[in-house]
Amino acid sequence: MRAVVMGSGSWGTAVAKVLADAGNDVVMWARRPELAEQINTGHVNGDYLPGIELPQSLRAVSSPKEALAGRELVVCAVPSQSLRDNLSQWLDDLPPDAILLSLAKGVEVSSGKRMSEVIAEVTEFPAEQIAVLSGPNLAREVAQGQPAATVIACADEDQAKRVQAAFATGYFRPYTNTDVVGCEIGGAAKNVIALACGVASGLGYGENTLATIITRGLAETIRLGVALGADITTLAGLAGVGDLVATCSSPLSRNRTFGARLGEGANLDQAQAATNGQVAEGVKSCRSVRALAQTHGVEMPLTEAVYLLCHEGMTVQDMVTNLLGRSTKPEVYGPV
Ligand SMILES: NC(=O)C1=CN([C@@H]2O[C@H](COP(=O)(O)OP(=O)(O)OC[C@H]3O[C@@H](n4cnc5c(N)ncnc54)[C@H](O)[C@@H]3O)[C@@H](O)[C@H]2O)C=CC1
Ligand SMILES: O=C(CO)COP(=O)(O)O
Repeated sequence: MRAVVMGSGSWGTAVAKVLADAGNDVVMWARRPELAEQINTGHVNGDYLPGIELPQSLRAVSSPKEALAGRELVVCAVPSQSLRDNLSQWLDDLPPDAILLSLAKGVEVSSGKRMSEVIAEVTEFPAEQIAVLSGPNLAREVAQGQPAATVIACADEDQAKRVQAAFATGYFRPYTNTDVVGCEIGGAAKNVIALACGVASGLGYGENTLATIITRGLAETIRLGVALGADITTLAGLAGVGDLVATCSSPLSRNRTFGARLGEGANLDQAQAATNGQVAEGVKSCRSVRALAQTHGVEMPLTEAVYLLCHEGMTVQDMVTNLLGRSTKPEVYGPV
């Protein structure tokens, strides 16, 4: 396919490499001309993926109009809170028949909308032209060519298969799914849970604590997903359990790293600095995921705790005490 990756951060760059390795004609859009120049001449993105050699065929431009011209697949690789603004700026230049593929894992704070909903609202593209990619995909590992799998979700299965074919390489294995809601909720919620795992790790807690947070994090993610119409099997898959385990376990995760710094005693600004200017989506999405849960009457205690920690000044010690002090209950309750 003729593809463009709109955004040259760590995941956008890794995805552009996968698409180029898979034999597609790929161009990247970088906000800063000097980064586009570095990618074109040095075949490296030193700011986000230092030490990774990019394919010679991969070229970057800093004009959105030039980037989008004639592209069949438009990959949106910007943070979830800026996607609406970015899309508005690209709107006049989006090829009308293109598939728009979202990489962002978050829920918009201002509207409570998932990324596919934001794309539909801004572009007025039909559901069969809107897809999402989500799975256990730490950018650096994928860029190194380590084996990994992902999910391409689109309401139209044939369109999902087109995107799947474009992404399939010897090291990156895409699966299709028509459950867009499940994939998006899995991706957004796991960033919040990974932040909580980071806090536990920063406090010096071991594997029992982490396994408990991951498992109870999955339980609350399933409750929210099902309330929003997701298929529970999606959340048992790569975009649910898979991504949750990878992000909660890896020191490469920006969300986990952010939480770990808080657990070690850093304040919010110091924790932000530890992510090297890259986005830790859970910090903002804990607010919108919590709001979605409240709207749908879903209990999400870990998400609530992360929200209180990041936005209401709760201490990590009080966070732990409050979570463990909740009333006891059966393991399985609610709608599932
Ligand atoms: N890095 C990873 O391992 C993975 C990230 N993701 C998701 O992909 C999305 C993008 O993540 P990354 O590429 O890792 O982020 P990043 O922070 O590394 O890069 C973000 C990119 O968006 C660009 N951008 C354009 N407009 C922007 C604006 N108004 N504000 C901020 N940045 C703007 C930045 O210049 C930068 O190139 C996020 O939603 C993230 O959760 C998903 C899977 C893996
Ligand atoms: O989404 C990711 C892995 O699948 C990346 O997680 P972080 O944004 O926490 O680095």
